[in-house]
Amino acid sequence: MSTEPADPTAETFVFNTETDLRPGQKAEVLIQALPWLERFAGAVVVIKFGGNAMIDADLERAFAEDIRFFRYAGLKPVVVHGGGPQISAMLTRLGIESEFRGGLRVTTPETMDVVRMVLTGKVQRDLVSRLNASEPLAVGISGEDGGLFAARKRQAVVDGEPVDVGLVGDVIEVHPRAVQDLLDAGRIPVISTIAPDMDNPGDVLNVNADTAAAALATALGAQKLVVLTDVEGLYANWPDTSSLVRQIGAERLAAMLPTLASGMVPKMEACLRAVSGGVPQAHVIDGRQPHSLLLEIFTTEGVGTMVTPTEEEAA
Ligand SMILES: Nc1ncnc2c1ncn2[C@@H]1O[C@H](COP(=O)(O)OP(=O)(O)O)[C@@H](O)[C@H]1O
Ligand SMILES: CC(=O)N[C@@H](CCC(=O)OP(=O)(O)O)C(=O)O
Repeated sequence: MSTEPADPTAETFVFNTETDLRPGQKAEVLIQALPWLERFAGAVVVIKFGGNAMIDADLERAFAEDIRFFRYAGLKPVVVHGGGPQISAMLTRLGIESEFRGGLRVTTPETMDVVRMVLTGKVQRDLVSRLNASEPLAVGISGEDGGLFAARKRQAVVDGEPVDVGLVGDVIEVHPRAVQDLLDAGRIPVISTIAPDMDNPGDVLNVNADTAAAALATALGAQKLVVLTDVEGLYANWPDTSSLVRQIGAERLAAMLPTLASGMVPKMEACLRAVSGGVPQAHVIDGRQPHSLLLEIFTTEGVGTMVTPTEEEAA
């Protein structure tokens, strides 16, 4: 069966009473979006794209549509992309072993070369080309371009013990001018998260994309940070999927952080960092659901987990 929307102007168009919305219902859906269109007109929204959604062509197409929708609805989307699965696949092809500690890839100089090639040379190129399929508004840059990020080696802590994760960086400074220039020109910035090492000029560090997205959202004064992943959101009792947390304030999240497992750690740390840095709302949503991004921004219910600075605001 075709997934193309029916063309009501086509001679063969037949109204399907079971699946098609009636005109009144269609109008209602559009009108429901009005308060959100008003609220977010001109707002910068930083979107972290990664996980499973990035390795499924249909989901990537739906993501590209949502980003274009935002752009034409008057928002200013900024895309920060991941690519962990693609990096791992390339390392395997090259016969290089890699492991994660506390949700971060242990990065040797050899691994760093592969991370840089895959993120900026492949994943970003593919995403920019997908976003530009209908109109060439997307421009890809890396954290190295225009001095966007300056990072410092990160000391990870796993089970209370310090762990050396190698060339992994934490963003210390953001100089968002390059991104701002693109936004001012009506473009859609697409950013890969390689950052210059501020202590060792000429070297670069591997920055987790969730962490980098949070730092950028804060520096840009974004209205929202939205992190797409491969689960519905944050579960209070992982892996019990009936324990989805719909809303949480920063204090409660900070208390929950030490109990979280691997991949969720950088994501929830990122949300915490964003709301602590002045971003009013940060969200973790299900990138496996087509158009979850659109539903998060333009519906009253939203989707996934919303993090706010205080519990009151989450009530
Ligand atoms: N409390 C939790 N709630 C939700 N997911 C969790 C939790 N703890 C660990 N996870 C794991 O975190 C994963 C998401 O992190 P990750 O695989 O790094 O995502 P991505 O590739 O989207 O960046 C989930 O698929 C799940 O396996
Ligand atoms: C330090 C660190 O772990 N860096 C990540 C960077 C890519 C990333 O964050 O990709 P996802 O968002 O798809 O996981 C890595 O090497 O996999």
